[in-house]
Amino acid sequence: MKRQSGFSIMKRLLVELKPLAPVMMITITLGVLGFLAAITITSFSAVAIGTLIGEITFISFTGCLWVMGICAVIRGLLRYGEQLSGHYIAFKILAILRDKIFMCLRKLAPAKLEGKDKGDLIAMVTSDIELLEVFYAHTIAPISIAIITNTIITAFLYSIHPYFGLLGGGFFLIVGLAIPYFSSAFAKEAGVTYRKTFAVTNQFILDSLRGLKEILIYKNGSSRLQAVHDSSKQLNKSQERLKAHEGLVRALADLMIMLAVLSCVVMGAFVLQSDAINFSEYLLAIVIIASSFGPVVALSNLSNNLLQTFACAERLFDLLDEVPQVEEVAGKTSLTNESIDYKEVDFGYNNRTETILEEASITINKGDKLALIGESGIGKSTFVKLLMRFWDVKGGTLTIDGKNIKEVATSSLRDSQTLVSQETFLFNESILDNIRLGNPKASKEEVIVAAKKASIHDFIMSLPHQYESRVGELGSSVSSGEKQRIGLARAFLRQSDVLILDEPTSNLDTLNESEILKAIKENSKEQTIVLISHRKSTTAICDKVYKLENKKLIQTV
Ligand SMILES: Nc1ncnc2c1ncn2[C@@H]1O[C@H](COP(=O)(O)OP(=O)(O)OP(=O)(O)O)[C@@H](O)[C@H]1O
Repeated sequence: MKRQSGFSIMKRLLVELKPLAPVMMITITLGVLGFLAAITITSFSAVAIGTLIGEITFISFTGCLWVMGICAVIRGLLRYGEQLSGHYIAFKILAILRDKIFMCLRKLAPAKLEGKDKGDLIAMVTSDIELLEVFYAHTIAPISIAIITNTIITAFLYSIHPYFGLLGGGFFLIVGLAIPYFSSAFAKEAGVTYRKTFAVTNQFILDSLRGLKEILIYKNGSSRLQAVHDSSKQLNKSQERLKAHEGLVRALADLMIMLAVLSCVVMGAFVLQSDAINFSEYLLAIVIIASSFGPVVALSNLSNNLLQTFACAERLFDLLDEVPQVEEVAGKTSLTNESIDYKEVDFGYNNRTETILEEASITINKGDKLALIGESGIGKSTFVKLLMRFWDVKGGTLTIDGKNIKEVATSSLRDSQTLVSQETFLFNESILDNIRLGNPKASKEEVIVAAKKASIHDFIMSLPHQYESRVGELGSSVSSGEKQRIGLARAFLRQSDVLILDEPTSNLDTLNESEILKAIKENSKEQTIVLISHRKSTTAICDKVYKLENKKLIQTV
């Protein structure tokens, strides 16, 4: 994927900020006033000395103490207000972005998500988004605050003597602009590498946890552990580069501040000797220079975090820019599923040269019970993925009730189909909610009827909390057969026109299989069934059997 420039990433991040611009203005105003209050405190210590030596008369020594005290209280309040509004903006935007990412994942699913690392996606929706907080709470406001505050201070120094203004302005630019600019160009790659390594490590650990059983059985533990060590080492290495860079930036910024103060002392001494300023003004200029780097130091410190933030934002924007494999069709289409027609359909996956279907035709009428058999990997699941429009046909047409599937509203298509696959996924929620996934509006009574039809009611009643038992509490104690029956109860609850069964009993023994097939046969009399299976025993509930061979569908029964 084409790399986005730092500028275009920043521009897109700023666009997200638009709805919260007024709150941002408040944050910046509070920040500027807060820094000015802080600088006023130290400056008035110089003014106080000026009053003692008689050079300053517009205020008394006690007056100076009052000003300093009041500014100290105001500074605290302003800082609190700035942090509060800054973080309000940041977390509000993170919520908006999270929403966008989930919407995007929903659009990309399932075709575009098939090839993506799940660990990478988890890293994106959790830590990557979280890091954007750095940009919204600790970048935009500090940049604006530094520009405004340090311009005011430069102007004030200039009013004491132009040399102080030039000196202050020059060093502010070095610390706030030159150091972050050159250092970020230097370490940009390190930020991107760190985020990528972080995602890879995440994926690897997730994979290792998922495959724990296989690792143990095949005695793969020590080599896997070594691989985890290597992966963590890699991560540490890329973090070390970032930290080394951070240390260098801090050291450089500190060095520049010290040089600025030293230069002010030396240059000021010459100006003082020329009688262009008095001692109090000399002292005031030194105190102001020494105490006014706060806003610009914040800028040089953020360059490091910002690198990671931009790397995360780039990954997120890449995902948001991804075009779904199939465009969703909005609105509603009335479907009765009287007939489903594959007419000379061609299909192959984009990343494969081999095609799966070539001029394949078949008509499925309402109420048909159709079985699809064929060798493993021949394309049976692909055939039903086209019917569910996870992918679009490449040639020929696929129509439902005479309407091209590409023009059928996606939500109407989903409403009219139900899928029970090889392995039912159970969410870590109650059994009741897991079945209710088939029809979120169903009452508990309806769920129970569906569970009885799927012969899983008695099992559920034997659980400690019956329908309220959480899947997590049951651990791995739910067998494959029980899971499949819960999946079937979901499907019965849905009562859609078309029931797609992709090897629903392939993981089960013959007893479990016959029970499930019996339940399907008895409860799907009106429905169209498309059943994929390897086993002859499974296809027995169907009245038509098609074989997928040579990229075409051939009727065998
Ligand atoms: N998203 C994808 N991208 C690229 N190739 C894919 C994708 N999904 C499946 N394939 C490939 O397409 C071919 C057909 O796969 P499919 O799952 O449809 O076969 P199948 O007949 O259902 O297999 P099985 O009986 O083993 O489940 C296989 O070679 C598979 O590797």
